[in-house]
Amino acid sequence: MSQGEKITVSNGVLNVPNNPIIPFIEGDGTGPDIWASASRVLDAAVDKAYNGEKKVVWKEVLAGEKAFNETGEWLPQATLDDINEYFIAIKGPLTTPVGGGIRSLNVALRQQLDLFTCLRPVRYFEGVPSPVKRPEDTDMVIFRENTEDIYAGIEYAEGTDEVNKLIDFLKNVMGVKNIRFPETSGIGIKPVSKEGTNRLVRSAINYAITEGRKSVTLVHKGNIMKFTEGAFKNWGYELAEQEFGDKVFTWAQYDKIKDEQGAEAANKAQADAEVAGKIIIKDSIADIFLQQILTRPAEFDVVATMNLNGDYISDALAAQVGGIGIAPGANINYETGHAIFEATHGTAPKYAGQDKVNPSSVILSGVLLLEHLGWHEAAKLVLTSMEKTIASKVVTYDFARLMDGATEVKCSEFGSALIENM
Ligand SMILES: NC(=O)C1=CN([C@@H]2O[C@H](COP(=O)(O)OP(=O)(O)OC[C@H]3O[C@@H](n4cnc5c(N)ncnc54)[C@H](OP(=O)(O)O)[C@@H]3O)[C@@H](O)[C@H]2O)C=CC1
Ligand SMILES: O=C(O)CCC(=O)C(=O)O
Ligand SMILES: [Mg+2]
Repeated sequence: MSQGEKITVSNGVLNVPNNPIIPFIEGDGTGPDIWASASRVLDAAVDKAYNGEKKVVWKEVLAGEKAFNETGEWLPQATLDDINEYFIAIKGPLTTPVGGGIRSLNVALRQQLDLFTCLRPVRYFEGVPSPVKRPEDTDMVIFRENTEDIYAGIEYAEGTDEVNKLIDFLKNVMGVKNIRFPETSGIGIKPVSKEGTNRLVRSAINYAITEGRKSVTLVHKGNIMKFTEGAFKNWGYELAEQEFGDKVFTWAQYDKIKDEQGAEAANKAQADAEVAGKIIIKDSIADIFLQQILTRPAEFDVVATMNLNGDYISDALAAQVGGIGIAPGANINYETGHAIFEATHGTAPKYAGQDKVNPSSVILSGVLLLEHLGWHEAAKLVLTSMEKTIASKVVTYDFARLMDGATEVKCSEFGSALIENM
């Protein structure tokens, strides 16, 4: 048992042994505290759910500061090879310096393993303190494109030969006239492709159908960035209609009916589609979207968007249901079966080594992992215990500071409370 066996994939389906080897990256900053607490909780849930018949065999792989200190490399090839080989991994947060230094290892992992979806479900747990009046109305699942966009890291620093060449090309070959202050500009490039959009939107619609969701909203700033974000919207609608046919009803179809037959006919077509259980594919421009998820969250369900928008939207939505301490996620390639589960938050460096922060985001990322393995009984045990523990007001500092009568516990103690309440 302690040796473990490999997860395999055949015809896109995971074959999970009772003792799967799953690589983990501990993470920087608060990562070690969180992982220690989270792994204990996940192990206890699996043990209890299956009476010891199933067990995850965790295999540490290195990335970030620990990797650099031990190997001289920030992201060793062996780590990528292991995750490739074992298919499923989980990680703590990794530090990325601002304005210089190494590029994001988190982004590198997503790009190098081609984990094209960043899946971030956002739901409310009863009793969690929230800044909004009806936090239970927020129940969305973000599908964030994970490999493209301005986030891909193609950018050139002010004053370098590269940026000078690029500015010269833009001005003198492409006829660009509107670079203000060209001598002192840094330049970033924003690639958004049809293939990248299609595989992300396809995954989002498949998810909506499988999970019985009502709508998929394509979020973009396509009025301003027409050929990247605007194209994302157009490709998304095209794919929905071409690949999903009568399982969906799109706002592009609504507009066509409206133009040809008037608004009443278009409204009726959408209402009929809703009654028939079709997934409504709609879109929203990113700025108004950020207002409406706060004022009318119940109108949104699955959200498909590009990399940077998805990053901002994830943290904004997390705030509505209690903050970044309870915001799980997964980076998934739905075609190859590879996935790395990780929290939405970062390393929270000011709390490093204090055994203080909320481990719930990584624990709930672990719940997503258990569900992904098909180990639903263990996943349910963790969820039920978390609901019970929060309802009893035993919480970490982030919730305690916003709750009356809470018992503030450490990161490790919260893990112990979850295990006791299973
Ligand atoms: N996927 C990844 O690995 C990610 C890595 N990062 C990296 O992390 C580093 C720090 O980023 P930063 O922007 O400060 O964002 P962080 O998410 O690390 O922290 C910001 C604040 O969020 C709160 N917070 C974060 N995690 C928790 C938790 N587990 N429990 C409770 N509260 C929490 C704390 O708020 P408060 O101060 O109010 O208590 C904290 O000060 C950067 O290098 C960044 O690049 C960032 C995001 C994702
Ligand atoms: O890679 C990083 O350091 C930040 C990434 C991030 O904020 C995210 O993916 O949500
Ligand atoms: Mg982020």
